[in-house]
Amino acid sequence: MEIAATTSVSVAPQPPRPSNAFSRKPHSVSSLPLASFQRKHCVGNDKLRVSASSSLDAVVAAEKISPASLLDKRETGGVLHFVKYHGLGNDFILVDNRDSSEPKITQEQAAKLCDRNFGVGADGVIFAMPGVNGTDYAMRIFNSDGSEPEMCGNGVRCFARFIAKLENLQGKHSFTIHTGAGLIVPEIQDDGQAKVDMGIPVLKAQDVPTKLPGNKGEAVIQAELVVDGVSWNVTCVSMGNPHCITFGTKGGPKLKVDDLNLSEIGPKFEHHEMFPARTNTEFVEVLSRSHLKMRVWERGAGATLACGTGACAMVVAAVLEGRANRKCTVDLPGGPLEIEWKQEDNHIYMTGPAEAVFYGRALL
Ligand SMILES: N[C@@H](CCC[C@H](N)C(=O)O)C(=O)O
Repeated sequence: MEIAATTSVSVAPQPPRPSNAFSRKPHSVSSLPLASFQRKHCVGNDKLRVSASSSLDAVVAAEKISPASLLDKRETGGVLHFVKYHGLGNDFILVDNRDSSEPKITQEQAAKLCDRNFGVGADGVIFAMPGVNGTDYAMRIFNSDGSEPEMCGNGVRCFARFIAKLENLQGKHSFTIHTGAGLIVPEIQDDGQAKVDMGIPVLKAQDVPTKLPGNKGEAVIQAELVVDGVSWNVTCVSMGNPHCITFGTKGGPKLKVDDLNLSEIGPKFEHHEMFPARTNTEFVEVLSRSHLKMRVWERGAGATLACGTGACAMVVAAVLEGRANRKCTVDLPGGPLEIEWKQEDNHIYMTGPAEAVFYGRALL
C-alpha cells in the first residue's frame, strides 16, 4: 500500500467535548501467548527483530529503505510492525492502523507486548486510525494492563510525530485527532516539540467520575478523601480520563514527592471506592506559582515517568486551589512539560517532546 504524502492538514474548529466516544472495555487481562519476542541490536536478520537506535532515521538509513515503506509494512501471520516512541519517558508502542478502524491487536496482546520482561516493554499501545466525523485521524490506546483509557497526553504528542513520519511531513503541522476524550489538536512545532490543545477540563463530579460529593458547586476541590485511614485533600479533574490531584494530607506538612512510597499508596487511590472508573493520581509539590513538581500513579499503568493529561489536570487543580498561575512548568520524573490553562477559551495547552527510539516486529 502506498502512503499518501500530505502537505497540508486542515484544523477543524473545536466542537464541545463529547462524552466517551469509545466504549470502555473490561479491564481484565487473560493470558494469551506472545509466541516469541527477541531484541537484537542489529539489522539484516530475516527473523523477528527489534533494532534499537537513538534516531529512527539512522535505523531506516542503515536498512536502506524509506521510512514510509518501513512503516507501511503490514503484519502477516501474526507479526506486528511497530515504532517505539516516548514522551519524557512515558513510552508507547505505536501501530500504523490507518487502514482499519479495528485495532490490529487485542487488549490482551497489548498487555503482553507492554510487559518489560516478556514483551517490547511500554506504558501502552497506541493505534493511529482513520479519522472519525471529519477528523484527520483517530487515536486509541490500551494501557499496559490492557484496559482502554479515553486519552493520553504524552501519547498524543508521540502520535503526532508518528503521523508526520508516516506521511513524510516536515516542519510545522497540526492534526485533528478524534479520541475517547473528544477532539484533540496537536501541532508539531519547528523545534520538533508538540503543542497540544487538550480541550476543556471537566470538573463536574459525576463526569470525572467520582462519587465524592461536589463541594464547590458540582466540582470536588480540596475535598477530604480518606485513604487507608489517612485524610488527604484532593481535587478531581477529568481531561477525558479521570484524575485525582493531591498537594498533601489534611493538616499535614507540605508534600515532598520524592519521599512518597508511590507503589504502596498509588494503588490505594487507583482502586478507591470513590472512583468508579478507577483513577490516575497526581502527587504534587509546589516549588513556586509557576513551577510545580509531580509524581504520578497511572490507572492501568502504575508509576510512570510522565503523564500529560495528569500534568494538565494538576495545573487546573493548582489554579482552582489558588496555589499556582495558569501557566506553569511541571517537572516530572522524565522531564518538564509546559502547561497553560488559557482564560480566553478555557482550553489547556501542553507543550513537550516526543521521540522515536526504535522500530521492530513482534510475533503475536
Ligand atoms: N500517560 C498518559 C495517560 C494514559 C492513560 C491513563 N493511564 C488512564 O488510564 O487514564 C498521559 O500522558 O496522559
